[in-house]
Amino acid sequence: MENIKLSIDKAFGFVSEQAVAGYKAQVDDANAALHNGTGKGSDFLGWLNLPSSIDEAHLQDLEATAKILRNNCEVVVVIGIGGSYLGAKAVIDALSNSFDWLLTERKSPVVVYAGQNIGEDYLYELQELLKTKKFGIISISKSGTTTEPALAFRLLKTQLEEEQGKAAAQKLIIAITDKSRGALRTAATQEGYKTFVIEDNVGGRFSVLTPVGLLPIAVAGFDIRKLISGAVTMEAKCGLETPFEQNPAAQYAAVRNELYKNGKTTEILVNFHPKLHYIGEWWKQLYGESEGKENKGIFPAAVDFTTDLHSMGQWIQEGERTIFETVISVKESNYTKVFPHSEENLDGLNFLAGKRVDEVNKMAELGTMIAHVDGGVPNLKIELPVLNEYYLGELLYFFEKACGISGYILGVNPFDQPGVEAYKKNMFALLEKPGFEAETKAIKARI
Ligand SMILES: O=P(O)(O)OC[C@H]1O[C@](O)(CO)[C@@H](O)[C@@H]1O
Repeated sequence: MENIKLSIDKAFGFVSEQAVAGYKAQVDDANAALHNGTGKGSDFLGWLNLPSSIDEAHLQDLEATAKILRNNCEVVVVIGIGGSYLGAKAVIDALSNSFDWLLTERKSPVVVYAGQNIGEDYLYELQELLKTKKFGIISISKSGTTTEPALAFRLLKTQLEEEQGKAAAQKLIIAITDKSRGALRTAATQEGYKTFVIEDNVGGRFSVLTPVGLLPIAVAGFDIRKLISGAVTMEAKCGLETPFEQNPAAQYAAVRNELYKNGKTTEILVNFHPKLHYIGEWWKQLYGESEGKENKGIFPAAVDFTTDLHSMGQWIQEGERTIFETVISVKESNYTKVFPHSEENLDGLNFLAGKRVDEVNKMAELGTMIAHVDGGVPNLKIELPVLNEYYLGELLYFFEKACGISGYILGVNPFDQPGVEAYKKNMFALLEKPGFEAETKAIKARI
């Protein structure tokens, strides 16, 4: 069976193969530190052997819970922010019909999201829409105290209870949170919601293969067993037993650190498949929160090609030469669409007649890679044989493992995110949250 494949040869005009190979000892140490729990943040390594440790009872519980929501809801609102929604959205978007919400003959509820912003219009419009739908809620927050999802949950819980009555609403709300701490846990215990636990040792951005990602993905009708099976394969392929040269996570971590050392301070994750947009968003959080600290770290950006070649393409081709690209390429489309011949040939496109649309896309991909490398942008490539649950599982785990190794090579703790607190403190001070009196006074004096 094929696996996802990493190619790094198009970086070698910019950094030497020898220099990348020179990371072997460092990478092996980093990988060993992860597996032995001897590195920074070692109390957050629950994701490391997670795929292979998921048991049948847990899967059945997830599937049975998903079935209840699938049978009773037209819409399921996933409430969460950052790692508490991005993984689910990334996988669901990657696997769904591009026009999912317009499909009339539905087998699965429409999954929508809330708590990932504080948009008043967004929440108003969502609640108006939900007045006409049978809906359920999956409320996800590891801390159980994050403002954005807590705010959305209060609004939607109230709406569901008012529309359905408290007893019916209780059966349509699932909480995924800490086993004992936080306001969401308190509410779940008090109201009697079905809950799933996010273990202490799994950080939000590494939680896609916990119920945080798995339950919404199962609700959307996708096969979480195949997703996990792909992740299990990658867990083995990126494990300690695989030598540096054959370990894709080790190779990716090494080459991106060497590029960074040589002034490539921004990595752009590129896709040529519109369904992968949110894989880019998930990846940005994974690498941004893990590596961006102590005044260092590659800045993670993402683009959708060919769309963004007509907006960001100019900058990438000729702007500051501090970037490199990592292209996610999908080898085989799931469907076939052949470009037709036209007698009039008014658009001059008969040279494409008989070709598949994907062939045009692949030539755009190849042409872009050559142009960008010529323009001074190193290119890495990750190829998925096809877009399905299994290869997405491989991809997610590959990125997680590489992130842990890469963060250790950089010398940071890849598993904390102290910098995220600064805005929260100011927001609470400005909103005059009880307990923030001194901060309120101080910040008000500055504005
Ligand atoms: O699941 P929680 O605790 O609501 O946190 C959501 C997100 O917020 C952060 O803690 C940052 O504020 C992320 O690390 C996390 O994914």
